[in-house]
Amino acid sequence: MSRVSCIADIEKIALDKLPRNARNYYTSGSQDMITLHENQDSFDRIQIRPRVLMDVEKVDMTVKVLGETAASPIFVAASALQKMADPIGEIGGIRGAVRHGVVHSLSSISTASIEEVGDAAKALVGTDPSFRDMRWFQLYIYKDRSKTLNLIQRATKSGCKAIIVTVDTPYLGRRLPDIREPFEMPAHLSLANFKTGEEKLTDDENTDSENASWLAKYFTEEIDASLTWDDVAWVKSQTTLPVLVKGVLSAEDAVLAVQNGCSGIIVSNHGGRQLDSAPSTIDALYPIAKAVNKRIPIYLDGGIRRGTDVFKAIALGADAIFVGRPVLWALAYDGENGVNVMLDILVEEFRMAMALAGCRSIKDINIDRVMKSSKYTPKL
Ligand SMILES: Cc1cc2nc3c(=O)[nH]c(=O)nc-3n(C[C@H](O)[C@H](O)[C@H](O)COP(=O)(O)O)c2cc1C
Ligand SMILES: CCCCC(=O)C(=O)O
Repeated sequence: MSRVSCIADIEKIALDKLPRNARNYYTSGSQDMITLHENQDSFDRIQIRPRVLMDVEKVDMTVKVLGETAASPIFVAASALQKMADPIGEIGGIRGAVRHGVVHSLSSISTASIEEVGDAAKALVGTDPSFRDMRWFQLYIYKDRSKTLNLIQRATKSGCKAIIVTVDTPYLGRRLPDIREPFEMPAHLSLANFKTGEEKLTDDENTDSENASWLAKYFTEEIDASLTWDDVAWVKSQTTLPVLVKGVLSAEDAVLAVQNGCSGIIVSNHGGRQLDSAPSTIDALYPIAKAVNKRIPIYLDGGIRRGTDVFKAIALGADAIFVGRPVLWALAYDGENGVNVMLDILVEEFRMAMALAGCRSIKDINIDRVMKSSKYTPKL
């Protein structure tokens, strides 16, 4: 095939290559996938208002993030079980992020361990002055707090710069492909952050009852559904690292995140995999940004597939964005090289969007640069 030109090209190749089991797990959203589709469709209903004659020969894409500088606002989201996409798994993602000087987040439920990902980053970071090791760790709070604490301590020890507490997953959303044909963890893979064997579940556990996917069962059995802001305070009390919450969709919760001392929020609906009919993240963003009023940084994920999407998110109040599935497609497309190609494309598209919209730096991208498309008809 000719060269890939956009994320959709990479996705198409990946979907053809991935085994059915992995494809179902990666692509699925919950229930009717209304939110999953809205995440992307909502971006199409926003237009960019360009300004001209702004001298855009040089465009500065750098952003400040928790006291450091990232080369662009295009970060790697935490997603589980990446070795199903390619044997390099999470190591491909961290190497791509280090090379691109951007934040990488690692899932609690990764197939390469915190330490392996840390070692990969440390081995690469000194080899070029533009490389950055900006690892954040995504924490699921387990019912067993000693297990949770172990993850926090290992992330801290290995040099992660922040802890992201995912707060939208008290239970795993109902993903219909996984109910119809329960997901099976390939036998050669394990949940690398846990060595007890208990997390290396086998196929037999898929078969015993309706809805018996091990993913959903794993969540119900292991992950604490009783969390409140007190548990976020507990995480904060156990680490000196900045703590962010991921999965905020309302201004009320965003203000609570500020009041509870969070160092940032990630506006996310978990890629449309949790509450179906939750708003798209780009629609949820602006009221949140107004309520937070720059007191803490706001990040966004969900449906970002093009540089213009990144631009729109920043215009509506995000400090930076994360991409989830594009990383998985990239790994399936061509492993570590795929991640580099994917990030190169997004960065170049974003640079082009900034230049053509007349923005020389990130601070030039503001609410005046976007408008609702005339095709937009609110559904309410
Ligand atoms: C296959 C898959 C696995 C995921 N695993 C996790 C996870 O372990 N922890 C988490 O906080 N979010 C997880 N997410 C959600 C992502 O962090 C992110 O919110 C979402 O993928 C962003 O949407 P996008 O895929 O449209 O970019 C996962 C998403 C996918 C698609
Ligand atoms: C048991 C793994 C769940 C990871 C997750 O967050 C997701 O699939 O969305």
